Amino acid sequence: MKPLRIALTKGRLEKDTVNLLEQIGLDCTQVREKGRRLILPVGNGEIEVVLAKAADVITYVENGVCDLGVVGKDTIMENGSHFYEILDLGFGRCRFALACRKGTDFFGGYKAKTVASKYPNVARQFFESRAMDVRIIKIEGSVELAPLLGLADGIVDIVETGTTLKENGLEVTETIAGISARLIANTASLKMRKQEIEALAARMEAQIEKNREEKSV
Ligand SMILES: Nc1ncnc2c1ncn2[C@@H]1O[C@H](COP(=O)(O)OP(=O)(O)OP(=O)(O)O)[C@@H](O)[C@H]1O
Ligand SMILES: O=P(O)(O)OC[C@H]1O[C@H](OP(=O)(O)OP(=O)(O)O)[C@H](O)[C@@H]1O
Repeated sequence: MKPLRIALTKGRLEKDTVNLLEQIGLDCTQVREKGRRLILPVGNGEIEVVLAKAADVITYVENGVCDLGVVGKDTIMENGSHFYEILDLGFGRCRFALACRKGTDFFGGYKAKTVASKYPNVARQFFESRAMDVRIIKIEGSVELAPLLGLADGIVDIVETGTTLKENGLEVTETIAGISARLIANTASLKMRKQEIEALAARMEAQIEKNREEKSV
């Protein structure tokens, strides 16, 4: 039987994902000692981990070269979803927010507004839901710069602790949506390998619940 292939988002979500896999009893030694390798066996070789950039996790799962993926809800909201979202993993918690320079009134006045974001689709949908005609400019990172440099009236970005906003004289105007890491599945894999996938997801879900209970004690 081919191993079940899971694409993991490299970077911020990586550590919590590997911890969860280990907690459910899968040996992740090779992932921990990966060096520059990108495809690694976990457990007894029944699962294969693929390390990828967030948006690419979705591409690999949608195209069926990976059966499962671990990716932030932010990436799902920005890139659409031709796959099943099967579990909220509970880590990687942050939120999408509209933020502006401290003391400014984004919704006031009649002048058309400009917003910068690394997530233009999320930003567009937010303003469409408000029936507001807002110009969106795509920025690749450190989006907080855009209002400081006078390029935009506000930003739509991820806020976790709020430190980046605070240290740059910005503040949250409105929270748009909560974000956490999700387990996603390719639609065909979920039919063909239903038992394996559901068994793995159930083990993860039980562990997440256990972790939550231990945290609240
Ligand atoms: N403070 C945060 N900033 C950004 N993402 C966060 C934060 N906290 C949790 N996350 C989650 O972690 C995921 C991965 O973020 P990470 O910064 O590692 O990759 P990225 O957004 O692709 O950035 P880069 O292009 O710098 O690699 C995000 O998609 C999001 O779901
Ligand atoms: O609320 P905080 O805890 O300060 O975290 C939020 C910051 O972290 C992310 O940036 P990241 O470090 O991923 O860099 P980037 O801006 O280049 O994407 C995000 O885009 C914010 O800038």
